[in-house]
Amino acid sequence: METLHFARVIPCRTSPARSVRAGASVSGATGQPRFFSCWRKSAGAGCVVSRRLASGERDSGFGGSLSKDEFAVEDGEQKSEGGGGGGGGGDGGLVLGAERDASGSVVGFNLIPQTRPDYMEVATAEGDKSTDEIKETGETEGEEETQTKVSYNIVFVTAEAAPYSKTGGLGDVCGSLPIALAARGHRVMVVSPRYLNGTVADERYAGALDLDCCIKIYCFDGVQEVSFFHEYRKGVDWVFVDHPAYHRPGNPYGDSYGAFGDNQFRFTLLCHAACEAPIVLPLGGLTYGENCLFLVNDWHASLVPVLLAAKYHPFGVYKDARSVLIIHNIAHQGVEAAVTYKNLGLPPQWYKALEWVFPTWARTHALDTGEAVNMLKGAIVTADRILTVSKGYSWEITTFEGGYGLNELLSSRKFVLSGITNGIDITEWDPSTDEHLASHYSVSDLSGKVQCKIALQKELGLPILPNCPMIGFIGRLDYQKGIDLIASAIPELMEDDIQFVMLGSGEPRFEGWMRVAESTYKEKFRGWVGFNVPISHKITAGCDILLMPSRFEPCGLNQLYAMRYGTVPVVHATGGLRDTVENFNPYANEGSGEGTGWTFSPLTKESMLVALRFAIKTYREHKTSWAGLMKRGMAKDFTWENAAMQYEEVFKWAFTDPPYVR
Ligand SMILES: Nc1ncnc2c1ncn2[C@@H]1O[C@H](COP(=O)(O)OP(=O)(O)O[C@H]2O[C@H](CO)[C@@H](O)[C@H](O)[C@H]2O)[C@@H](O)[C@H]1O
Repeated sequence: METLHFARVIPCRTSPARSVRAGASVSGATGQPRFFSCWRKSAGAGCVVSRRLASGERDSGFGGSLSKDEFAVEDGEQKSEGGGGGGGGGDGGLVLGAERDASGSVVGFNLIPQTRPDYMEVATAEGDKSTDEIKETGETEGEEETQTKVSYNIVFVTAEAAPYSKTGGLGDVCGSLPIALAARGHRVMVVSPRYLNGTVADERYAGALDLDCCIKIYCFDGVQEVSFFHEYRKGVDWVFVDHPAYHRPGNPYGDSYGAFGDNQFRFTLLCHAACEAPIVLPLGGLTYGENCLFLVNDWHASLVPVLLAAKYHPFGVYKDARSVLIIHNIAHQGVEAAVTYKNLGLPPQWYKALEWVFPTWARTHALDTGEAVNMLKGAIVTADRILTVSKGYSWEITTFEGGYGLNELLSSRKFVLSGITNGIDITEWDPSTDEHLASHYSVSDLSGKVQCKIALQKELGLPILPNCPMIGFIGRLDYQKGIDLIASAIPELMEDDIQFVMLGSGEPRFEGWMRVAESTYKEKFRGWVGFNVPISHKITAGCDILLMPSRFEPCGLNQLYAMRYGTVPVVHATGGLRDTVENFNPYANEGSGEGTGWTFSPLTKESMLVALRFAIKTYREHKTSWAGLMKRGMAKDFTWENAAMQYEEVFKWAFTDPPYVR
């Protein structure tokens, strides 16, 4: 039978009542089914593609290719059925699709010939299935061989995605991994908030156009309207959820007064909107459909798998979707008072999924019952698979010390728990082309590195000493990063002829300490308080040693950047740091040495100082060994492509198993 690929729903009405989405949702307060809708903010020019459902049949959505006479196209008052001009069908037919501008962003919807933009050919070849099987032919010694590559419709949900928003490593990962997956033939959408803080940073969203599609979200005892902006860049659909709660001074999570008090509200909105996006947004003329794969990052996105199970599955929607929780940092779990559960837009009977009771010792007063809701826990008990950003960390979070209270729950799901080490963006972080550097260098010609050091010393007002060992630190000033350990070691370190440079922002007590240390050790110490990407590149290139005494580190990116820049890492042997930094052994390989840095343990000032002194001594006295350390680090393959291939394995497992929550 002739089949037709079509956008699942393209609602373009001013009135939500005219929208025809087949999926139903549930009002948080009442538990009553409610049909969600997406409507254009401006009236007119509306057209709706709807599929006629046989009674009792559920809409299979974009995930399947449907017979042409299973749906109708409405255009204004006119309605034409089947394969004619409206429905398209067969080669050269018409489908309802998006009109795009030069950047690939959607600017309107039109009936278009049944051909698609180039960028969609791979992802939707061989049928509009979320898990498309693309037949690739190749020849091996004269024989034709057919390989099958599976591609997925992937929806990242994240609080940060660089370059649009970034406060740390989460932004880096969600800015790069989607591009790597898209390059491997998957259709990839990233859903994150459209943060506007009234500064020049707002320009980062300049390329994202309003999709003119609003949805209503029922939560927090009211109805919230959110809309979507979209930019198609580097093969990825970047979708930004817009709501006044994302428009305020500060960073994505807080301002100088601390974390925003309504973060639970802000990220609840994100999760609801992200669940709607694959079925209401006709990106490139085609929705992602129901059979997609949600990659939910950290607690901010953790409501997504719970919503799929509690709000959508009961109405037959997203039955064949899968979700993978990616834990970048288990210390942040999105815990709020139990009474806030009713605000989340979930049916009351799902409370247990998020229920969290603090142990007696962690309660604040005698009447505190310790009852709370925990967003991350919700995802751990509902996601199909769980990933962390290194293998070491995936084990650590199942231990009492590393699990932050979730270790037993995670252990109970250890068969679906795995770790994949993050990659890095090797185009942004490349010492041979980096636009922020005074001089360029590479593994075959290291001479430019010392020029970067001199330039950094000049910029920071330090004495120009090309041979002086220079140690750097970059990162959030947080308990996790072991800043207190650095602070306790600085007086002893400053007795040596070294220079120490720190860049970071975060806890005011550490920011204050950095300022004091700078005025105490004027000739040797610089502490740059703030978030500054160009300076982070200059420190990574200009320093000889990068120090990372993290208490725990799920993966860590700075040690990867450092190795690529020939800067030798000295790290606490934990999580991803232990997985990625190989301890230096000068005697291995018949004296030519092995290893890319130093890993120390236990996490004490003494063992950190021992490792640092070894590094400083090697830098000063064993130039050949030092060059070997630099070159081995620079030669490491930390590309995202490598990581993306491992992610594909996990996707395959997720779809091989039945859905965890049916
Ligand atoms: N003041 C500043 N100015 C400029 N740039 C700054 C900066 N402070 C930090 N950065 C940048 O932010 C990123 C930090 O990444 P990390 O992976 O080291 O830490 P983070 O703890 O945020 O991420 C969490 O998620 C990531 C991603 O999975 C894990 O690698 C990590 O272990 C986990 O804690 C780096 O790109 C770094 O250069």
